Amino acid sequence: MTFSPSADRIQSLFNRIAPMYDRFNDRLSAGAHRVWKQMTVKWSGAEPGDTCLDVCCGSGDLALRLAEAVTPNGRVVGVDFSSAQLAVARQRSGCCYPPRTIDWVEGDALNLPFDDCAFDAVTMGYGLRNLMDISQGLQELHRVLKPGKSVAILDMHRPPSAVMRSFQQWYLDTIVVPTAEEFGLTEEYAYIGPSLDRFPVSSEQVHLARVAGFGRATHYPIAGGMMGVLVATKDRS
Ligand SMILES: C/C(=C\Cc1cc(O)c2ccccc2c1O)CCC[C@H](C)CCC[C@H](C)CCCC(C)C
Ligand SMILES: C[S@@+](CC[C@H](N)C(=O)[O-])C[C@H]1O[C@@H](n2cnc3c(N)ncnc32)[C@H](O)[C@@H]1O
Repeated sequence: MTFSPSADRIQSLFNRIAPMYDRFNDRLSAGAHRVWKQMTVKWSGAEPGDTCLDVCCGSGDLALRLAEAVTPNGRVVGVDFSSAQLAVARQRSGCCYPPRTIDWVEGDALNLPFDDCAFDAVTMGYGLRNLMDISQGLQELHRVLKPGKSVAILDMHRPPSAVMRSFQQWYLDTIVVPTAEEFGLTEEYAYIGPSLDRFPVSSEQVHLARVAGFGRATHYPIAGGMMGVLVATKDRS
């Protein structure tokens, strides 16, 4: 059965997979997602003492890394519309030592509950592809950033190389979906392939970021182009 996305269906998909989400990411990426998230934090330009935002924070993996980068005296807010993912995030940050200052907020990436120019750096991990309106999402990221500051957006990407594209599709069909099937999550993980087909490629992402108002935007391919980080900077004036 084909999964036709709507905001409600995406929200319930991420609620359903919340208990397995972190274990699956570790297993299906052989731990590599941790390195990709660390690169995203670095490229966001977050520094000690900064006030930062992680949009579509899910179970909090990227927000926890961001919190490490702003220590000491920094502050991180994680926002997501899945209450089940946020419950995992709250539990994880409660167990952290030393403790991390993170506020977990239930909210919509397309209508962020924050003032204009509120954050020194913003990150997003595997969120943009799931938004119903990517341009609106980018405009919201631009709005909440302080002038001169950057957002770093990590997501999967269809590689330009035919060989890498075939490998990526083979991996999704042969490893990812059958693994999810064992846990009754076939439909949820089968959604990744079609969502990637619809997702703008690197040059289109850069164009959308410029149209959303960012003065500079670069897309950095990682994992042979199967992943990428879009780094976009808001002009100073
Ligand atoms: C952390 C990762 C993905 C998060 C993620 C994003 C989504 O949009 C989903 C949608 C629906 C269900 C789940 C997710 C979801 O977990 C990235 C790693 C996990 C991927 C499932 C694995 C993808 C692997 C690459 C195609 C190939 C990587 C090869 C590897 C280096 C061995
Ligand atoms: C693939 S998960 C990524 C979670 C986390 N950033 C990570 O890297 O592990 C995507 C997250 O985006 C959230 N999401 C999707 N659309 C959203 C929206 N419009 N507003 C807020 N959160 C959204 C989902 O609830 C989900 O937790």
